[in-house]
Amino acid sequence: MKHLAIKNTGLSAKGEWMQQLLKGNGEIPYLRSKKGLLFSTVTLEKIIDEEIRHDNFLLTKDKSRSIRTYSSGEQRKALLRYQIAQKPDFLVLDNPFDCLDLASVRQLKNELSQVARQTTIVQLFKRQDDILPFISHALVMRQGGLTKCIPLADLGLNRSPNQQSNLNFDIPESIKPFNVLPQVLIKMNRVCVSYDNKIIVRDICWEIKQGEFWHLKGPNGSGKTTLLSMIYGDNPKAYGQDLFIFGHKKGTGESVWQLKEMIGYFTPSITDNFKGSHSAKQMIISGLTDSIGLYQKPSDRQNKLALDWLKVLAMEEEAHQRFVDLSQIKQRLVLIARAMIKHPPLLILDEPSTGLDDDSALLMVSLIQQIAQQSDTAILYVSHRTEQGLHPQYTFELIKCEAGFTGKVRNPK
Ligand SMILES: Nc1ncnc2c1ncn2[C@@H]1O[C@H](COP(=O)(O)OP(=O)(O)OP(=O)(O)O)[C@@H](O)[C@H]1O
Repeated sequence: MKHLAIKNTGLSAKGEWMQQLLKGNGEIPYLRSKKGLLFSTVTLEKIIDEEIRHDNFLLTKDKSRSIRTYSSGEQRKALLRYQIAQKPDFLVLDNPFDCLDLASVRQLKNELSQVARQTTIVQLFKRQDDILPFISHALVMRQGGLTKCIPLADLGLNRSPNQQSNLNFDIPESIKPFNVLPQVLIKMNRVCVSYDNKIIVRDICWEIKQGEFWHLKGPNGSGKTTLLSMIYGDNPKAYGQDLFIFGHKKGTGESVWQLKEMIGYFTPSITDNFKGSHSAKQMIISGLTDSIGLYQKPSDRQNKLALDWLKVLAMEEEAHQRFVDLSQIKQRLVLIARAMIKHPPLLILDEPSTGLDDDSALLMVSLIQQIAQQSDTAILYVSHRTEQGLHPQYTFELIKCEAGFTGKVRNPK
């Protein structure tokens, strides 16, 4: 059986090419008249929508709990198990390892090796390391959607990604510095969270000080998003705990919105919130007002600041291009610049490199490293992947304990 890889440089999971392939009318000759299933975020979103609209719980055994309350890794594992049980003729996997912890990636690779004995696998990949070991051939997309099938070895992989990033300028200073803040920005003391009497995290003791660069990691479902939502969001579980944000006990003093003004935040899914016709430059300026777009004429100073950021991103020429028309990596760089333009005391980057290819991830890593080196902003970076070239000072790792997960501070190697 021939299993295929396709380097995914913009092939839309919702697009016509994919829809025809799944129906058995596609361009791959031996998959014609066969029925396929697509494992992707798009499918997950459809299933979640179906659950909301029709109470149809496809992925969860327990009807009292929505798939929406599962962690992102748990959702993806549930979807794959469900699809494998359908026994499709072929399975298209769109970046299957995004959001999965390392142990789950290993386990999934083993499971997929078993599945591949009876089912053809078509893997859309962005990262070379993700290619499944049993994949023998690659499909090369040509203009007009025509495809050519070649042995994987001829795809020109194993070339290390472009080591040279073209970020050559220092990041600009902020216009207006923040008021004096305590040295310890975030303080958690024996923080515990449970849902339905099930302990998720316990005895979390953690301090993030000004200017520090942290990597938060832990297996799927270990509570990373939960901890972030206690800092940045309005998770009611945060109240009444020994949790201080910028010197205030959470739930007293500053409102969630006031706190958000002091925190820069980026996660890839927020890109979908920005659908207007704003330019790249306007998007960056909107970080000064925390608005989704820009609704007031910017001052000369604000314009200059945004242009300086675009220079850092090597995107001066795209200043007036519509944000929505930019490439995926350029949209992400712009949104990180937008989150950073005020030099907030804390910048949260939640799985920022999900779905990027190797070269794009390297570019993003260069920007994050530059922010870490050239600003006093503390960075909280959450990811399962260890990115080449990224050097957080500390790691806060969630590890399994007898009930739930607890945290351990690990200093760099
Ligand atoms: N509202 C809820 N009700 C019940 N359980 C919940 C709820 N919200 C989260 N959980 C559970 O809490 C645990 C921690 O979830 P969280 O999203 O914080 O994990 P995570 O470390 O971010 O995972 P991932 O790496 O997969 O994104 C998971 O087991 C999740 O299923």
